[in-house]
Order: sequence, then structure tokens, then C-alpha cells
Amino acid sequence: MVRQATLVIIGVTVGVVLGVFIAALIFFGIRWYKKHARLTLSAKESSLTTLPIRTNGLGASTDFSASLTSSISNSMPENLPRNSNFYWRSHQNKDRFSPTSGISKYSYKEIQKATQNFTTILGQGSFGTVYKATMPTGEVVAVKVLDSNSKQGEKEFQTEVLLLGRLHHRNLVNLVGFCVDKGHRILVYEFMSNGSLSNLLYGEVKALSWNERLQIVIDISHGIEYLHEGAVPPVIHRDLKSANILLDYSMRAKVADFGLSKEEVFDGQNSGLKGTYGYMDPSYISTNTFTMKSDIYSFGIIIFELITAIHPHQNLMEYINLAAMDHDGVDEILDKQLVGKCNLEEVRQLAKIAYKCLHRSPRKRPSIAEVSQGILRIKQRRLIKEDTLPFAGSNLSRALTRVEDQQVELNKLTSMKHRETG
Ligand SMILES: Nc1ncnc2c1ncn2[C@@H]1O[C@H](COP(=O)(O)OP(=O)(O)OP(=O)(O)O)[C@@H](O)[C@H]1O
Repeated sequence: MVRQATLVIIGVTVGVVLGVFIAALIFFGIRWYKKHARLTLSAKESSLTTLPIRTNGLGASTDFSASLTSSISNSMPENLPRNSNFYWRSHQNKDRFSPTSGISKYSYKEIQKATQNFTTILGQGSFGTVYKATMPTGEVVAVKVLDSNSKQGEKEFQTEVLLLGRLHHRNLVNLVGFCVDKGHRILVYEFMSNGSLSNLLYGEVKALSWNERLQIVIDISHGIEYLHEGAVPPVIHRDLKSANILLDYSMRAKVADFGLSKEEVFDGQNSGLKGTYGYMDPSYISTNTFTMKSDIYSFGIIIFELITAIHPHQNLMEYINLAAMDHDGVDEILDKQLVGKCNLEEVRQLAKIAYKCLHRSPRKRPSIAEVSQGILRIKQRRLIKEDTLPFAGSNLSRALTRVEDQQVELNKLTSMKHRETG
């Protein structure tokens, strides 16, 4: 009897202990699950508020991205939402940018060595001097050393590194690294061995062929298309001009300087307008509102530069307006280097697109996707024509194209060599 009672007590005790144990397990299990669910949710939320600049994000124009686009224009990172990862990271340690997209951080010493103590000057811009540098890996790059007294440059430096280190496209001059070291601010870009489009058009280098110019226009349009319609949130360049179009060893064009649009003195006074005189959308000047269509306007000017080799500071707009009065008016302002060496019908078609880009009303200007399609159609029409030529004629035309292509390749090699030794 006593044994039975003891067994019952033991059984009840074990049952209670087991019950408590199971209840505790359930309790902690539920707590863990809730906590885990909360963490996953907050991770999802924070990834939404992190700048999601990436490729192929078409149509992602949310309120957030729109407000962020305006913060990009108004300089980063102060205008970022406080709960964004960027805000947190950049305020956690102001001197240590997080390499958010795998871009490298260099020390001043490394840059000093790579530029042979800053002796390899490539050019001078309004933000500082640009040097050619060879990194320890053998990679050749261009480094832009920001003037230390430039306050504007400091802000835009942050924009460039935090925001644009995440933009990668074959028609953008990619930022590959940066240096923040003892007050020095340096940006490291991929090296563009054929320099700027403005140097090629107005310098003493060889003339650009019509095919090269058409390809350059196509490349630029793809670069802008990525900024306007591929990047999330969209990016407005604000300073498109031939000096900001750089060419690589194979003469492929890339858009540069998308974080460094500068404040220009306009009408002799500092108006607060950003951009470069001659490329600036007139409606931006009158309304102070910059939109993607203002970039389209600047692109229209660049297209006319390619057709005419006339710089916007040399009354290009007057020539364009004169040419607009006649159907074939553009023939009269064609770069003399192209006379007799290009298909005039293609020139007129391209000019027609450029005129649309310069429409006085921004709303009536085409989107960059429409511009790209229009330009590609010019090339396609040519290919179709070549294919429908009589057999012999087609062969002849292909042979001529091949000779022309070989000539282009030879010129590229010569100019590469020239730049590399120079
Ligand atoms: N990635 C690069 N590769 C090769 N050369 C470059 C590169 N970036 C700039 N350069 C050279 O350095 C020069 C100065 O460039 P930078 O971008 O500083 O000024 P800019 O665009 O000419 O003028 P601004 O600063 O007034 O807009 C360019 O004209 C070009 O020749």
C-alpha cells in the first residue's frame, strides 16, 4: 500500500515536472518565434529603406525613391530618412564610409605611390586634379583628388561614394574606390584611355568618324537610360556635357561625374543653379525645377555637338535654330570633317531626335527610352538597307564597312599608344 502511494507520488511529481518542462519549452518556443519573426520583419523593412540602387529596377518610382531622388539633388546624407542604414552608418563613424558595393578603400600612401607622388596628371576639373594611377594589382585607374578647400566638393564627395558606388553599368564611368585619409578626399575611377568627348571633338586629336559618333550617341543614351529608368531610385545627372562623356580604349562612351554637378556662376551672379552654361535647360533656369527632361535637353545639345563639332559656348544654339528653318538645314552645319564621309539621311534623322530633346516644353521632350529607340532605329535601318542591296553591292558595302572598321581600330590603337606614352 505504502509502495503504491510512493509510486503514485513519484508518478505525479514526474508528470508535473514534465508538464512544467513542456510548458516552459512551449513558452520559450513561442517567445523565440515571435522575436525571430520581429527580426525578419525589421530586416525586411530596413532593406526597404536602404538605398536600393541596382540594375533592372524598372518602374520602381515609389514615394520613397522620389523623395530620395530629391535628397540626392539636395546633397547627401543629411536628408536621408533616419531609419535608413545609410543614415545610421554614416553617422556612426563619420570618417569611415562603409564600402557598400564592394568598392575599395585606399590609404593616402597607396594613392601617392600609385600616382608616382602625384606626377601623372591627366587633367584638371573644377573639383580638383585627375591623375593616372597604377594600383599594386596592376590595374590602371584615374584618381580625382578633391581640392581640400572645396566645401561643395566635400558634400558631393559623400554623394559620389555613398550613392554612386552602387551604380554599375557599362556606359557609366564606374567608381572603383575611394580614399578618406587625414583630410584627403580622393575618388578612384576606371581609366578611360581615350579621354573626354570634348577633347576628341575640339582638341587636336584625329577626327571622329560618323560611325563612331553614332555609336557614342547610342552609348550615352544607354548610360542615361540606366540612370533614369534602371537605377532605383532614379538618378538625374544634372551636368551632362561633352566634357563629362569619357571614352575607353575601344572608343566606347561612358557617362561620368554623376555626383559632382557643380554650382555655376550664371549671368555673372551665383544663382544657385547647378549645371553648365550652354547645356542648361532654359525651363530649369526660369522655374528652378530640374527634372529628367532637363537631362534630355543637355543630351540634345551633346548630339548637336557630335553632328556639328561646334561647342555650346560658340553659339551652337544659334546655328541649331537657323538649321531648323529648313528641312535639310542640318546639312549646312555639319562638321566639315564629316562632309562627304557620312550618310546625310542618318544625320538628318539623328538631328530630328535632337530637336525633340530641345523642345521648349519639357513635357514634350521624349523620354530617354524613346530617344534610345529612335537612335537604334537609325542603325537598324542601315543594316536592313545593307541586307536588301543587290548581292554584289551588299558585298561591296560590307567590304567598305570592314575597311572602315579596320581604320577605326588602327586609329584607336594609335591614340591609345599616344595617350599611354603621353
Ligand atoms: N576616368 C578617367 N579616365 C581618364 N581620364 C579622366 C578620367 N576622369 C577624368 N579624366 C580626365 O581629367 C579631366 C578632368 O576631369 P574632371 O571630371 O575633373 O573635370 P571636367 O569634367 O573636365 O570639368 P568639370 O569638373 O568642370 O565638370 C578630363 O577632361 C579628362 O581628360
